[in-house]
This record gives sequence, C-alpha cells and structure tokens, in this order.
Amino acid sequence: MSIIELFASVALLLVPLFFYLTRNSRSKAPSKSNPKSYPLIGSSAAIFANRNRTTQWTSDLIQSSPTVTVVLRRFLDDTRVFTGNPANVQHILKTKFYDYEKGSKSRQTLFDFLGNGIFNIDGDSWKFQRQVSSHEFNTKSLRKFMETVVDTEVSQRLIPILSTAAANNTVLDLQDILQRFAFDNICKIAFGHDPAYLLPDLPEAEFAKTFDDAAKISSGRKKKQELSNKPSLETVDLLSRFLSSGHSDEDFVTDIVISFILAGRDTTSAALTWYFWLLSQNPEIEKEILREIKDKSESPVYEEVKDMVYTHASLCESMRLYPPVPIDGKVALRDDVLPDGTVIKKGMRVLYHPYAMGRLEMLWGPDWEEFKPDRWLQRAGDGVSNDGKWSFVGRDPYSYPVFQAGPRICLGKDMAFLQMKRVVAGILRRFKVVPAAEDGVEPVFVSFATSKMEGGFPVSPNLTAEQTGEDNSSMQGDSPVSNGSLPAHGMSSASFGKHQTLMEGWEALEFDRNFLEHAFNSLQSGKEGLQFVQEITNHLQELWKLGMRNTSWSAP
Ligand code: HEM
Repeated sequence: MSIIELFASVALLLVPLFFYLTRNSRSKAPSKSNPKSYPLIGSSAAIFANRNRTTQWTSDLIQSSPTVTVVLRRFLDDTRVFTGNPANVQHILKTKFYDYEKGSKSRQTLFDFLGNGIFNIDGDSWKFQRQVSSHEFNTKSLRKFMETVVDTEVSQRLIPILSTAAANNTVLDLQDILQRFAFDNICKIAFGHDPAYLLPDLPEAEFAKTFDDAAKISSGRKKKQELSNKPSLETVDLLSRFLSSGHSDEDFVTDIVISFILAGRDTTSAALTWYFWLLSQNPEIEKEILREIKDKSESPVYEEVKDMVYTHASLCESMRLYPPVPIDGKVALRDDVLPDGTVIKKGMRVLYHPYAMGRLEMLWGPDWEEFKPDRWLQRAGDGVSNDGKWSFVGRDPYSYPVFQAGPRICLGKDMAFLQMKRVVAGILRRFKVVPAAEDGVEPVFVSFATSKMEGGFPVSPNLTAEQTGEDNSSMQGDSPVSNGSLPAHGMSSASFGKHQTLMEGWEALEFDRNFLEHAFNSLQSGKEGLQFVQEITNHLQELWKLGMRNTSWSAP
C-alpha cells in the first residue's frame, strides 16, 4: 500500500469518528448559559478556565439558562448535566429514584474507604442500612446523648477558647474552631470517645493522627465489664448501639460508622461558619435571634431548642445562600428524559445544584440576594389577633435540596439542626462575632466536597456583657485555657496548612464528583487516610473479638 493510499484509508476512518464526536458540539452556539464547545474536548477549556470557581461558574450558567439546566460536555463526549430545576430534582431524587444511583464508578472508587457504608451503596443493601440507621437515629436516648455531648463541648471547650481570645484581644479562625468542634462531636457520638481536637492550643496534629488517637482511645472501652457497668448516657454512642442491637456483622458496623463520621464532620461546621459571617453583616437579625435565645435556659432542653423558630429559619436562610454541599448528583442507569426535556443517556451524571437554586429569582423572588429569615416564617394566629409568635414555614425539599431530598434525604438533618442551634445559643449568649477583615471585604466561597471560606474566617470574639448580664471577668477566670490565637492578617489556607489534613487533601479534588468520592480520593492520596481506616478497622475487629456484641447492657 502506497503512502497516499494509507493516508486515504486513515482519513476515511477518521471522518466518521470526527462527525460522531463533534455531533453535539455543533448543535448549539455558545451563549451565556452555553459555553463554547469544541470537537473532541467539548467545553473542557471553559471548565479548566473556571476550575477555581466551578460552583459559582456553573451557578451563573444555570441562572442564565432559560431552563435552569445546563449540559456541559467534557473530553470525549463525557457529558454532565447541571440542573436547578425543582421538577428535575424531584425526578432524579424521588420519581425515578431507582433509575438514578450513586453509580458503580463512584462506588468502586470509594469502596476501599467506605466499603459498603450507607453513603456508598444502592439498592437493597442501602435500604437495609437506612432502616437500621433511621431506627437508631430516632431514639430519644441518642438525642439526649447528642445533647449532652454538644453541651459539654460547648461549655468546656468552645466557650473557654472564645473567652480567652476575647480577653486577650486575639483573633481566631472560627472556621477552624468549628471544624474541630464538629470533629470532636461526631467522634464522641459515633465512637463514644473524644479525639480532643478542639483544645486551647489548637493542636496542629495531623487530622489523620487525631483519628488514630480516637481509635486508640476508644480501645479503652473494649473492656467488657466497663460497658456492662456503665449503661449510662456515656456509652450510647452509635457504634455501641449497632453492636448491641443485634447487628453483629463486623464489616457492616465498621462501614456504617465511618460513613457517619464523614457525614457529620464538615457539614455543620461549614453551615455555621457562613452563618456567623452573615450575622455579622446583619445586626438586626442577630438581635432578633438573641431575643429568642435569651428566653431559653442556659442549656436549653429539647422543647426549648425546638421552639427556637427564628434561629431555625435563619439557619435555613443561611444555608440557602451557602449550602454545605453545594453540588451533588447521581448517575443515570438508563436513557431518560428529564421533565424539562433534557435528554439523558445511560451513564451520564446528573447534578443538582443547591447553591444555584438558592439564588434563583424564580424560586426566591427578586430579593433573593438578601439574607431574610422571614422568608421561612409567618406570625402565628389568624393574622388579625397576632400573638406575635413566629411559626416556621418549610419549603418544598426539591426547591431546597440542601439536605438532598426524597428517600435518601440526609439522615442527620434533625440532629444537625439541634446541634447547630445549641452552638448558636452558646456563642451568641456571650459573644459578638466580629470579622477581623476590614469592612466590605467579603469572604470567598470555595467548594470541593463541602463548602469552605477561603483562607478561614478570622474573627475577634467580643464578650458582650450587655447581652448576658454576666460578669465576664469571672467567666474568663474560670476558663482553664488558652493561647488559641491565630494571626489576624495575611491568613491563607496555607497558614493553616502545615498539616496535610484530610480536609486539605479533600480540597485538591475535582469539583463535580459527589462529595464522598472527593473524600475518598484525598484519603487515598495520603498514607494517613489509609492508616486511619486501618486503625478503625483494627479497633472494630478487636471489639468484635472481645465479644462486645454479647454484652447485656441496654440503652436507657
Ligand atoms: C448542615 C448539616 C448537614 C447537611 C447540609 C447535610 C447534607 C447531606 C446531603 C446533601 C446528603 C446526601 C449525600 C449524598 O448522598 O450524596 C446527606 C446524606 C447523609 N447525611 Fe447529612 N448533612 C448534614 C449533617 C449530617 C449529620 C450531622 C449527620 C450524622 C451525624 C448526617 C448524616 C447523613 C447520612 C447518614 C446520610 C446518608 C443518607 C443515605 O444515603 O440514605 N448528616 N447529608
């Protein structure tokens, strides 16, 4: 075959391939909601150019799309659909629940870390874990345990650290503090042991090391007698519950507990970080919250927390603008058409976008940019004889899928609100959170798995005697701590980043995978992550060998 004939044959083969690969890219002209698409590479150039602000970029595309859905083609026809349309969200999360799954690619990637934990499975296995976990989550005793854990962490760690910073006029990174707080909490609730990550000196320990410590400490509770002698609130963590309630499969318990730790770590802290920033910009709203909190006891009982409707509304409103999980999605198991007409091919990722949806005028009105807890409230009474009490008006979960929606809606939602309201009450009773940045400097929203404030959230916690009526000096005298301060200026992620934590590894990840996929990749990239998994697994194996499942104590 001559050279010319060879070229001709190759060209003949390539031409159909070229037309196949470019068929979509030629179908639409670029527009505000439709970035330029090229043969073979699709919109990869625009995706790359916006890689540091993908949440905002995809949100802008959705906002300017008439259908509030955007189709982005990546390399070699790898297509992703981003939608802000509540009907589409309902379709993938509920109506066609069994046609949209986490997907096998995501499952395989995450398997080594999450195994068959609730986050990583579909079908009957998921259904079973969901039932078991919902049962444990809805017990009054777990709620009480959680209240004790949160109140202890607030009074013995959080407040002393803030008090000392206020007394010494130092600046703290509130984002870091809240992450440490959430980590201590979730480990205590999941394992029953305290990793002590929120300490006055804000240890720079590697995140994974802290996990290791937690696992090591938790081996102390392996003593059978200790457990049977202590059927108290202190021992009703999730791990003990699963083991003692007949779920004796070692892998099952390991996987489920790891899923919970992951779920509870960065979500509530992300929500609260943005919440305190919004309050600092909206003093009138802060005052209203304070009015509500001051009515309640110092350690409010459950009914009092439930009654904090204005605070509840303000948290919902804050997560509307800054959702802790800004983008999440599923994979189509078969060809489909979304309610808005978008054609879905088997294997495509369909992502719903809570961040964009919280900014849609069609859902929230022309004042969507305003932080307005009133959107979630109405005055109780008949409208004429107004008794002045607020009542909460929830929104359709498909228009506000901040906790996902449908059968897989977040299991920890109620627990998260109870925790957050207790933290808000604990802090606002005593402190005014003042951002250290100059007025007018807005923090930057960054999102990888969960949302973060770029460079942290430097604040000066000011004690507010007029708010509490307390003698603050005595409070500071009581506090056992702290040098918990960080430099006020020039703070960047790097300044907190000496330790290669899970969080940081996490942050290096691609934007549009589901958030557990992110977590796994980062863990996989560091020895520490795998070591952590090993530790937990070892711990559970030992626990298993010691026959903890046979202990006879029961939860109160
Ligand atoms: C503000 C706080 C929180 C937010 C915004 C939030 C949000 C979410 C979202 C978006 C999902 C769906 C993830 C996916 O499947 O891709 C989810 C699932 C889940 N969340 Fe949360 N979460 C929060 C707090 C918590 C807490 C504190 C816990 C437990 C300690 C928790 C436990 C779970 C569990 C177990 C699932 C999996 C449910 C299932 O697949 O059936 N979450 N959450």
